Amino acid sequence: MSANEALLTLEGWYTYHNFRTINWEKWRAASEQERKAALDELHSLIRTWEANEEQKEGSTAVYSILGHKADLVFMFLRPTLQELDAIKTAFNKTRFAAFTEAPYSYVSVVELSNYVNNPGEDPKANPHVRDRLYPILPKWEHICFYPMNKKRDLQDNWYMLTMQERQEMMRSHGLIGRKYAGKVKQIIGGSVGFDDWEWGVTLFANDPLEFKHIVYEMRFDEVSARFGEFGNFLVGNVLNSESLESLLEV
Ligand code: VOV
Repeated sequence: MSANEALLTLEGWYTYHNFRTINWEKWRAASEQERKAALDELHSLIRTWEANEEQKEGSTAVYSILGHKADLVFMFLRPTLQELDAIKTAFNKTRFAAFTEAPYSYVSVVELSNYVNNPGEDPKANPHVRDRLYPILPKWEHICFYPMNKKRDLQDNWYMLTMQERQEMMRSHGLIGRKYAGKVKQIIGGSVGFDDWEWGVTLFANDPLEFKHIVYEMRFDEVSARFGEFGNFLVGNVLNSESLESLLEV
C-alpha cells in the first residue's frame, strides 16, 4: 500500500444549491398582476420538481436563508449535470428570477468515501448505499450548508497520510456522526473539480441547535480539528408552497 493511496469514492446524484436574494424594492414596485404572474410561474416550476421527486428521478428542497448572504436556497439533486443546467436555465427564464439575484451557488455530486466498506461487496447493490447516493432530501425544519476542504499544509497534509491513518480518523468521525442519527441528516457533496472547495456539506435537522452541537463536537475530533478548513455557513428554515407565498407577500 503506497503512503498516499488515493481513495475510491462512490458517486450518486449531482447536486446544485441555488442561493438567491430577493430584490424587495423591485418586488414591491411590481404590480399585483406582475407579482401574481411571477408566483404562478414559480409554483408551476415547483410542481415539476415535486413530480420529479415522486418519480424518484431526483430530489429538491426549498428553504429560506437567514442573515444577509441569501434569502432563499433551492437545492437540487439530479442524475446528470445536463438536468441541473436545464433547471438553472428554466429558473432564470421565469419572471420571478428577475426579482432575485444569485449571490452564491454550489455544484457537487453526492459522495460516499470508501473508508468504511464491506470488502468483496458491490456497494451499489446494497440498498442502504443506494439510499445514501440517491437520497430523497428530508423536508426537516432547518438546513445548514457550508463548503470545506481538508488541509494540504506541509505539516498537516491530509492527502499525504497513509490510508490507515485516514481510515482511523474517519472511523472516529463516523462514530461522532452516529450519535446524531435521527437528529441530523448529512448529504456530503464531493466537489473536487466542480466547485471552489473540496466538499459541500448539507445538514438537515428539526432542532437548529443540533447543527451547533454536531459541528462543535466535530471540531474537537482530529480530522476536523487538524485538517478541516471551512467556508461560509448558511442556515435556513424549510418552505412549502404556502410559507413561500406568505414570505413573498408585500
Ligand atoms: C450527521 C452525522 C454524520 C455521520 C454519521 C457521518 C459519517 C461519515 C462517514 C462514515 C464518512 C466516511 C464514509 C462516507 O460515508 O463517506 C463520512 C465522510 C465525510 N464526512 Fe461525515 N458524517 C456526519 C456529519 C458530517 C459533518 C457535520 C461534516 C462536516 C465536518 C465538520 O467538522 O464540520 C462531515 C464531513 C464529512 C466529509 C467531508 C466526508 C468525506 C471525507 C473524505 O475524506 O472522503 N460529516 N462521514
